[in-house]
Amino acid sequence: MRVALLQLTSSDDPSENLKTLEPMIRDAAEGGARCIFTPEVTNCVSMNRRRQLEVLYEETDDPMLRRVREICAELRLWVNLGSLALKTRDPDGRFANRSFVIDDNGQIAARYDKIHMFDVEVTPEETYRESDGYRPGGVARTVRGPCGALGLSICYDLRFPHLYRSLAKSGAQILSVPAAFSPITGAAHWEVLLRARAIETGCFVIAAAQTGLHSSKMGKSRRTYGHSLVVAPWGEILADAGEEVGITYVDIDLLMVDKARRQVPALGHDREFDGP
Ligand SMILES: O=C(O)CNC(=O)[C@H](CS)NC(=O)CCC(=O)C(=O)O
Repeated sequence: MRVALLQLTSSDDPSENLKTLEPMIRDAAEGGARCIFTPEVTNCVSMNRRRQLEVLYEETDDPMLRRVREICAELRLWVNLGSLALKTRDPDGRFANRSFVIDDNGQIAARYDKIHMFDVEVTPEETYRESDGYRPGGVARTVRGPCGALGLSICYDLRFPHLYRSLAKSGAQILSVPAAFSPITGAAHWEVLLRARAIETGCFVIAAAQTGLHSSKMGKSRRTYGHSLVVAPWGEILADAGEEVGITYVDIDLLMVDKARRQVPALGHDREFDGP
């Protein structure tokens, strides 16, 4: 089963981002991908709430979601939109950071709202308060797709291993980790955390990432780490997209999941314990 990861440099202009996305999805389908993965906030990279209020939509009206659903039905393929930033009816006006799995009929097979919020001071100059702008979710989600059972997560979730263990125990064979990682934490932690999640769970890890310098019409521009990665269940890196925008193809063989789990069946060896 061939999958494709799209590595993007989304701006804070959703209509421009859709213009970039559509031909890339068509190219990836042309290249044989049956399932396509896009990064976190594919529709809009912005840390400016005023800008987001201007350009974002609720789920029911979002043009990127609507268009990608049409393309999925037309080309008979699945897309995991890593996430969309969306308006919600939340009383405090916060957005949702929501991942979608769209099936080959254009139907929404699953949605997942990012659970863990990136409220982190990476350096004094680079601080994030994601929970100011986004309402965290509280429900984990695994969904059956064409390339096996897919466990959903987003970016900073990567640092909470119990989420992935629970996805794997609920049947996930592939873990999706769409991201917009910061360059500093990315260089230090991205690869080792993704490989650890794969090894611990015996799952493939598919991590489509934002990359480079994101231009913005309002507010300050932002840099992300790139290096979209696919990791096999035994821990080998099958693909690394580097820092360029583009499409990365990987052929997934689910027998590798069974093989890794037979060799080291740790996923079935959890024990209850007291303390500490
Ligand atoms: O705000 C948006 O537009 C979309 N959300 C993000 O980009 C989020 C919150 S700022 N980024 C991360 O979670 C990076 C995590 C990270 O870099 C780490 O865990 O080290």
